[in-house]
Amino acid sequence: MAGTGNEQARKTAEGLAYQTGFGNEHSSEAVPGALPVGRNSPQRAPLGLYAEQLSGSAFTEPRGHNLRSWLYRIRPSAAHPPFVRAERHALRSAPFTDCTPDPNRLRWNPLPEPTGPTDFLDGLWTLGGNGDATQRTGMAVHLYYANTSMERRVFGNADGELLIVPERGGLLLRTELGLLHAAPGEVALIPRGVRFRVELLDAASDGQSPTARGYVCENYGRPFQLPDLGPIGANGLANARDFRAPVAAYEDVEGPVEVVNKFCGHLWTATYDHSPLDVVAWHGNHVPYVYDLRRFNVIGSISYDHPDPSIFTVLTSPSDTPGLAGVDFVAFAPRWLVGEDTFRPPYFHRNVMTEYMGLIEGAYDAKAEGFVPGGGSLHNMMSAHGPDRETFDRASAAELRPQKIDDGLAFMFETRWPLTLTEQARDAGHLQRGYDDVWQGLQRHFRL
Ligand SMILES: O=C(O)Cc1cc(O)ccc1O
Ligand SMILES: [Fe+2]
Repeated sequence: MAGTGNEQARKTAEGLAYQTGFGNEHSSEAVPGALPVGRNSPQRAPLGLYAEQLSGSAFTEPRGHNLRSWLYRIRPSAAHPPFVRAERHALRSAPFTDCTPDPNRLRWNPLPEPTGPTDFLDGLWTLGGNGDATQRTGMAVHLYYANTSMERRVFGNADGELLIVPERGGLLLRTELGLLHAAPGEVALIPRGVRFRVELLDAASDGQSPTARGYVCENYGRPFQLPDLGPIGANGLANARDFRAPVAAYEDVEGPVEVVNKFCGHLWTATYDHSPLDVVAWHGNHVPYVYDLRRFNVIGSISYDHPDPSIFTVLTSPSDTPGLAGVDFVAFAPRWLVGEDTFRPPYFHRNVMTEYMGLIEGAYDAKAEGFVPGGGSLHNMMSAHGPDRETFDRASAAELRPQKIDDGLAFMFETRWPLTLTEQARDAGHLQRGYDDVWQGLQRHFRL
């Protein structure tokens, strides 16, 4: 294999080079002179490369939403044999029609460990979702549990972008546009159509067992963007400069490579005679990125009351209705609580939006127990939830000194449509029975 820096990248994933900024027009070349100057599609691209545009938006969308990258590659993507249908294991896509939408509060323990060798793609297990992949609306919640790297295998998703939230084990993402490293506490986004391979960092490099698990939000709708800040001002929440895009890195690999393509909910496979991760230079704004949630600038109440969790929005996929997201990605990062005469944990509520929550580490301030790292909870549209009994009793009596919440990292995929489960999620052995009980025994305190 020839290439640029890939062997070194394997050894020092944390030391990868990146370009910074959200939504930028980035450019990168792995070989000097590979990127054409002054035009996208010269009569002959430099170094005998093929020029190819990858569009993430319609050509005519407003400039502020227009997404595309120009790739300069050893072979054009068009040079491939036919795709044939492939086994999709536990991966499912919208529309989700197997189960009746369920108004009950539901909670799961972590996925069981895979029994045999399982890579990221085979380890994807769909919990449920909404919308329709063929209509480019809605989202799906997947979890993954992998114990091997993808070998001579590449994945691309035509159905939407993938927001990967590692909970255990670092991932090395080898994408068409270069390499990203995503560890627990960071999130990675693979844009629609961008091909990539997931490698697990070996035990020697991160000191843990070479397993990886976490969550994926598949967004069929408008690509994630940073939320507007309104009166917050020009800075805050996830700052654009903290997003990291890769630099060009290519594989010059001849020989069979399996390319798996998710298209309208099904997996299709073709065996290429070369690696499609052969982009030597690129420029554009349809790019993968990583973001470290610990960089999130948490804004909150410094007077009274618990603010709505929209204040914790990292990324939002807008709909056609202003302020109404197809899906928001929300992080509950370490922060101070100082509210006076305030019930400080999340309040009791019923929400028209649907909330899927996961836990990356530690604990979450609304749940004393049962909500564990790698697990998840679903509070569907209008279902009543909030602090469990233990949390309510404790927080109602707590002395209201300034308090640092720094013992956990939770997140939420919040979506405008109810979420319908897959059969495997409804029938899972790791679905907790009796989740409702956490709200049992909330005493009546009413007195005249
Ligand atoms: O249900 C949850 O724990 C998520 C949540 C957190 C919060 O601070 C306020 C409302 C809300 O839905
Ligand atoms: Fe909630």
